[in-house]
Amino acid sequence: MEKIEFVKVIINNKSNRTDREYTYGVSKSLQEKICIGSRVIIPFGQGNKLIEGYVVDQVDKIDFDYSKIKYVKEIVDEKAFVSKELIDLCRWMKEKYMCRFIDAIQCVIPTGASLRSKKVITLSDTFSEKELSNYNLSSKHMKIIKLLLTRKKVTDVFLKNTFKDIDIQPLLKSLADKKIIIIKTNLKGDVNTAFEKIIRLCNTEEPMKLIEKLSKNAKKQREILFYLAEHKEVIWSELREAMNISTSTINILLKKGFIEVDLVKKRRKPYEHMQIASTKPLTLTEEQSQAVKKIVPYIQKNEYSPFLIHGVTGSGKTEIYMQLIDTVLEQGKEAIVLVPEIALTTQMIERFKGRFGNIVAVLHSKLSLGERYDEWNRIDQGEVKIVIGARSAVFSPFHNLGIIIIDEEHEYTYKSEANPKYHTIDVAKFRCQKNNAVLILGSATPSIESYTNALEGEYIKIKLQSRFNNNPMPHVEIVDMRKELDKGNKSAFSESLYKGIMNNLKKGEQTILFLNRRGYATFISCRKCGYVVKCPYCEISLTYHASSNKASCHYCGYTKIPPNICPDCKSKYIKYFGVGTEKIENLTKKYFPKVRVARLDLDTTSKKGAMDQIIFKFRKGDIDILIGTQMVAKGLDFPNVTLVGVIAADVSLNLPDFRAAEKTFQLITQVAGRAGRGNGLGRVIVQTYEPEHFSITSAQKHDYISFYNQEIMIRKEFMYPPYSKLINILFTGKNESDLIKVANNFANSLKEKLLQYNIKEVVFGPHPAPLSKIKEKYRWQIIIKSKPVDQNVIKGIINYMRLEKEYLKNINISMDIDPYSML
Ligand SMILES: Nc1ncnc2c1ncn2[C@@H]1O[C@H](COP(=O)(O)OP(=O)(O)OP(=O)(O)O)[C@@H](O)[C@H]1O
Ligand SMILES: [Zn+2]
Ligand SMILES: [Zn+2]
Repeated sequence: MEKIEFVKVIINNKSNRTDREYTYGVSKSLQEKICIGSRVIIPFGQGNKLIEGYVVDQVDKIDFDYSKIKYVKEIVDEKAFVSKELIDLCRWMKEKYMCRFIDAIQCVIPTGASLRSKKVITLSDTFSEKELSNYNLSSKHMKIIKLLLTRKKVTDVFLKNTFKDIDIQPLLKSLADKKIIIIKTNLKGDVNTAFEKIIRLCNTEEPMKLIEKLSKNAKKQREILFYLAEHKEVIWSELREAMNISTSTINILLKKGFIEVDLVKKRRKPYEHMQIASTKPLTLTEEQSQAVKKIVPYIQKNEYSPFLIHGVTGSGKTEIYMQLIDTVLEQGKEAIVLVPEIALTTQMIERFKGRFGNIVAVLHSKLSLGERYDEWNRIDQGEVKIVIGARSAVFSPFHNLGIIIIDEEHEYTYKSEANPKYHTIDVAKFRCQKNNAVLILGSATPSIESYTNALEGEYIKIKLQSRFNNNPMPHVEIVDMRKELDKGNKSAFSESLYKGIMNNLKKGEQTILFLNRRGYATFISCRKCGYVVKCPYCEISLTYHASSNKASCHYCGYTKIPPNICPDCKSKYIKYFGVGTEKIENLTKKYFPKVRVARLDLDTTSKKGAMDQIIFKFRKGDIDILIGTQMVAKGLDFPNVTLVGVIAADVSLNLPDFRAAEKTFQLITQVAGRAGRGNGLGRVIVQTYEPEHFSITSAQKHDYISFYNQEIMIRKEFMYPPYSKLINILFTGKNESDLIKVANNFANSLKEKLLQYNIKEVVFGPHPAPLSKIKEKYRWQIIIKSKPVDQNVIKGIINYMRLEKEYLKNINISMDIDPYSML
């Protein structure tokens, strides 16, 4: 193997100024082992503080003085921590999304794996307790020493937490100066490999002979030996549980030399205890079979090929995915399957574990750090072949990727809202290209962009027009809520919906009620003077939650008890307006007493496992009516649901967003698609104040094409994506006048520079963002709306501008390339 003498390293540090590749030398002893993707410890800065870094490149020569070069101190892991493919991906993300290199690297490593420096403090060898009095120490010093005498080793973090109001740094320094303690800086991650104790009999003698040696009274010990003789090796915690024994009993056996204890690496496996029946591939319908036949040759050809499967709700896309993966596995390759919502992972995991068993791993943010770390390792080590997960699972560290499947590809959750603001489809495309893999985008309601790409030939389009059982699509009725008002019905339930639910209950069939707004009332205001209760930190009205009797901010979490009297005019006419899911739950219970009702939204699913429990009960038939936000709207497969009610279709229609119509069409079509999947016919009732809107009327007819044709004309007319490219530059800071100054300067010099390239009239703003203040920080934005061909030039200029000037501190500038939401 060639020897690597110099490497380029990205350091793990969140500053813009250190966002560059630093060159380090590699000493002889490390040259064989180091490679791109290695995690290293390096001395950095003037003090040569040791920090973590990632090798992103290797070089033969350096163009500066050899004597000035610093050397890599240590390689952290046995193998490369990140593959070269993923390092290349990070480099591409940095360019594409204008983020820091390290931000991209954080995406491809498991959360909590980054090493941070921690100080470990021990007593020095020369220190003797007897001489303590000679040192002339304060009582605070003594506290630390006493702690060290009992605990031997502590970290600075531990000390800080123990002595909350004492500044420990100077104390530690003086103790170290006096050579009483030793301070070592260690780099440590937040998660560690878990170990577990394994117990087995010593091999030396036959088990029965061992047992004979025990005295008659040692009943427990005898039982343990019998148990071990039978089970060979057992995990300590399981043994303890199975036999109800104490550590001391085990220790006695250890001392006698009858048993031995081993530490083995433990993998924390989420969903391990889920009971899943195993399944065989289903006989495909004609349409499904056509789809599989079309794609399989591309998997075998080993060539990047992207597909858009446009299949109506209930057409059986999942079965197609699974049969495609069969081929991928035959090729010795691996598969990533992405779902847009954690609520959907359980159903997907059930289906995939049922079919593929133990080779399925799971990655999403509701797992513990340790579970995620272990799943990541199982993927990296090739212990599994399939990953099911949310957005971030697109970064799964497979080494021989054969397919990435993005289910419900139109979902906004595939766009990251945190830095780097990547889109999962872009990342998946990049990885599939590099791996000669197949990319599958599946949806009943493809995004306008994806469908346009398919029409233009970038994706191969596959259509599924009927449900797997040839069930008709559900019948959709639109209810004009203005007419309900005329009739004198002020309730959130139209007459039609009320009767529909009644009828369904009588038949013993299930109902889903959908409203994309959680809470009880969406704003609280004074009827006399119009005062609205708002979050003091965000420019947003507070939502009332009846179960806790609190008004809360859905952006920063601030809560308070709502006022009885208007703080402005002192009137008593404080009223609650706007209906949320919690209110619908209350009303449902009121109108339909004794009916089993449950609610699925962020508020009812914050506890681990709560979501699965609700879904499980509903599937089992223990719930008659399920009320929920978009969590219930997509992908879930409940055969006994025959009625879906959309409480207010206008919620998404009225958003200040060019995608409002698209979102509305998707939501209605998707939630309607939950009805009539089993034997019964499905029925959908959509309540709205805008019954003529084309997003609602096309959803009524299940007519995607008609929706697409109308929407794409509007996009063209107003130059919105896919006819243009957008960049949203967001400025945030606590001082609004500084913020405006910086944003204005930025916009002006951007306009000026773009003129040199003859790019005009593409910079809009700065103006306050629709959410103009969050968590005490003001938000202003510049929107750049350009021809697609110009975007790279514009990005180049912005990048240059960012490096050229030191902008005011305390003002953060963040880039969103191809933003999904402009809020
Ligand atoms: N060939 C088949 N034979 C029998 N049952 C099938 C077949 N294909 C699919 N199904 C069943 O049809 C139901 C719906 O399938 P699936 O959930 O994959 O639909 P989908 O296309 O993903 O719909 P949506 O877009 O609404 O999520 C599932 O219960 C599945 O088991
Ligand atoms: Zn008032
Ligand atoms: Zn707030």
